[in-house]
Amino acid sequence: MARSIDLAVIPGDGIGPEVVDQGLKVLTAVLPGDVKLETTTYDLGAKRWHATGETLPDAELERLKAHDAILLGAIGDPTVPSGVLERGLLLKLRFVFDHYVNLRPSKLFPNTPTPLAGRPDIDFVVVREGTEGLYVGNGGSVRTGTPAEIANEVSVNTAYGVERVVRDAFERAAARPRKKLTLVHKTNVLVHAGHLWQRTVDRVAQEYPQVSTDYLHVDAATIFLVTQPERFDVIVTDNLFGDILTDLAAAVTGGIGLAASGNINPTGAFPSMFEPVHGSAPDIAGTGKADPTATVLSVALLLRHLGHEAEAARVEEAVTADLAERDAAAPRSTDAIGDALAARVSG
Ligand SMILES: NC(=O)c1ccc[n+]([C@@H]2O[C@H](COP(=O)([O-])OP(=O)(O)OC[C@H]3O[C@@H](n4cnc5c(N)ncnc54)[C@H](O)[C@@H]3O)[C@@H](O)[C@H]2O)c1
Ligand SMILES: CC(C)[C@H](C(=O)O)[C@@H](O)C(=O)O
Ligand SMILES: [Mg+2]
Repeated sequence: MARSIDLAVIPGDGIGPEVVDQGLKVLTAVLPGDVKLETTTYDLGAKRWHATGETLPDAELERLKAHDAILLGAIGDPTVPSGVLERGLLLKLRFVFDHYVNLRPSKLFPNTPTPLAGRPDIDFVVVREGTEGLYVGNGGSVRTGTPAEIANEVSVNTAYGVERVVRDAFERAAARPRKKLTLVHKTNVLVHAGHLWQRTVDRVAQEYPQVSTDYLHVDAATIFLVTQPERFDVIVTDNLFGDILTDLAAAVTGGIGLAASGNINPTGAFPSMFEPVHGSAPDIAGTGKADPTATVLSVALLLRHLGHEAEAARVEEAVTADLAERDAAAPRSTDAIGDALAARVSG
């Protein structure tokens, strides 16, 4: 376990800086005195793009590489054309740092609101592939803007890329009490990519006899996430399906303000990056309404990734205790929630 943490911080846009402040507050409060935390803030996002036209210059990318980990708030702004920052900054980081495991846990904490009847026991993790699929930008448009336009967006699935994320998902399933892995895809239509995923799961499964496996088409998976979410333990899926499923998963487990994620490079070759699942929420930016809990739980994932298991658990316990006492009729500000969580982890 490292006695120092050299952390890059990208607050980003909208509510990003607001929630990152709270995440750092809790991180500072939970670390023992002999662990030195050093943070470097990177000014990247909409303001930077408006000022200089840059999204992620090479020099900054090089500097980012040297950190132990990255904490990111959110990227995206209505004044910037859609995709410029998402592709040029966020996805660039995930791709260049080879964050092939996009880890998104979903848990229904006690006392948190859910639209589901009967408060099912929800505790699963989505292992979303993070570097391939429809996200790679493999496409183009011809006759753009004319009635004859043809736009292609082609999904890339490599045997190498699918196998490494499937292996990671099996390892995670094997380490969990229920030891169950569900592949979610659309093999009945996407027969090329889907069959590669299914064959890979079937092959790797032979090395994990203790893990039970099943399969759901992504459309059916959305049904079961609402009607029977307790059936899930580890879900492994491609980049786009994982994006959509994890917003849905957040909605049934207390809302997007609670959903944490880690973009992991398991080899350690590049820094992993931790961020809430949500975006920059321009509709509530500056109002103090943003829930920083997703960022704080992402800090717990960061701590666990860096080997600070006891501190990660303390952060999660603080969140559990805080949620147990929340009163929907008396919402607190972003800052107040951050203060309360920081007080709990240091108390
Ligand atoms: N990782 C990221 O940086 C990331 C993730 C998703 C979306 N985005 C970007 O963010 C921008 C806005 O996207 P969007 O509106 O589709 O998604 P969003 O997640 O920003 O917002 C969706 C809804 O959830 C609410 N919400 C989000 N976070 C919340 C929080 N912490 N507490 C309370 N409510 C919260 C918002 O107010 C909004 O009503 C876009 O530019 C998008 O590309 C970035
Ligand atoms: C902003 C966007 C590129 C991103 C994604 O699609 O991965 C976001 O929705 C997320 O879930 O982190
Ligand atoms: Mg998303």
